[in-house]
Amino acid sequence: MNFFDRLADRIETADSVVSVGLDPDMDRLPDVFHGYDLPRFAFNRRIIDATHEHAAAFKPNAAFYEDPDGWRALEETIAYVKGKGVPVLLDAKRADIGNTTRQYADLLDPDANTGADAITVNPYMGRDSLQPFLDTEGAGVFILCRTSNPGGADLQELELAEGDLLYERVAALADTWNEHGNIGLVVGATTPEELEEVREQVPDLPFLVPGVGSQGGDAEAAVEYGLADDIGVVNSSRGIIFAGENAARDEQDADRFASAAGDAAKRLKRRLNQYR
Ligand SMILES: O=C(O)c1cc(=O)[nH]c(=O)n1[C@@H]1O[C@H](COP(=O)(O)O)[C@@H](O)[C@H]1O
Repeated sequence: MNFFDRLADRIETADSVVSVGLDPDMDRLPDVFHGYDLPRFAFNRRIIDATHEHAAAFKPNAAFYEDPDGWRALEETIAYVKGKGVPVLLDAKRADIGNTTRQYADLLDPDANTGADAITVNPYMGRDSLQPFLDTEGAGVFILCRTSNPGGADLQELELAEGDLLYERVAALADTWNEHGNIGLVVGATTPEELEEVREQVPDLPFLVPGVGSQGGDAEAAVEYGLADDIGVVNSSRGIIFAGENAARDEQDADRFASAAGDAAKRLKRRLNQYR
């Protein structure tokens, strides 16, 4: 089954377009988790248990796992999320020459431990650098288009000789590359005007919209423009998983931390659903 059909099913079942970002910064994990063999997995497991009923997807960002223990934690996390029947979107922002990307595409191999349902990729090296991902027909491929960070404009808003902006060209190309119907775009909620514009340009592509919560992005615009036929996800990472940090650090315990994350995911779900 196509990734976006699976995502649509999950959105309907959970009545949610929330993507819960699993970015388990070791410096911010409550002390109790540091006693485990795999602290990041122990933490994620509690967060997943507390939030999955409100999640359309989980999005682990590979940057938080790129060491030997981290990679094991990522594998365990992906397997655990899959066990809950929720799609996993691996935020890896990969792409390279074809021969190398073929290795990266193993991240989407359903038989591998890291077999994610979808991945984020960087279009900068062009179509062939993405082809192995795109050829994994059952997997979703979210192409960075207009990112949420302050420097997103440095390159993405450069005007091309033909008059369009670089991120607009990325959106147009992505639309033409979408032979298997498995492409989505990453467009941040921090630039709602660009979000609206990309939506007008490519009405049928689902978006992954990061930047609500900690980055202060526009939740209403994220839903209004991020979804194509009610398919797409709006991600919050720190705003959900570290919601329990408001308690004094020595008062933190795993239960309270997890339940604060569950409440934050539920609140975001309700808020986003107001605009669907
Ligand atoms: O590809 C992404 O998910 C992404 C793209 C983008 O433009 N901005 C962005 O914040 N992200 C990721 O989305 C997550 C946002 O985290 P929070 O700011 O904590 O909600 C991080 O994992 C970022 O790496």
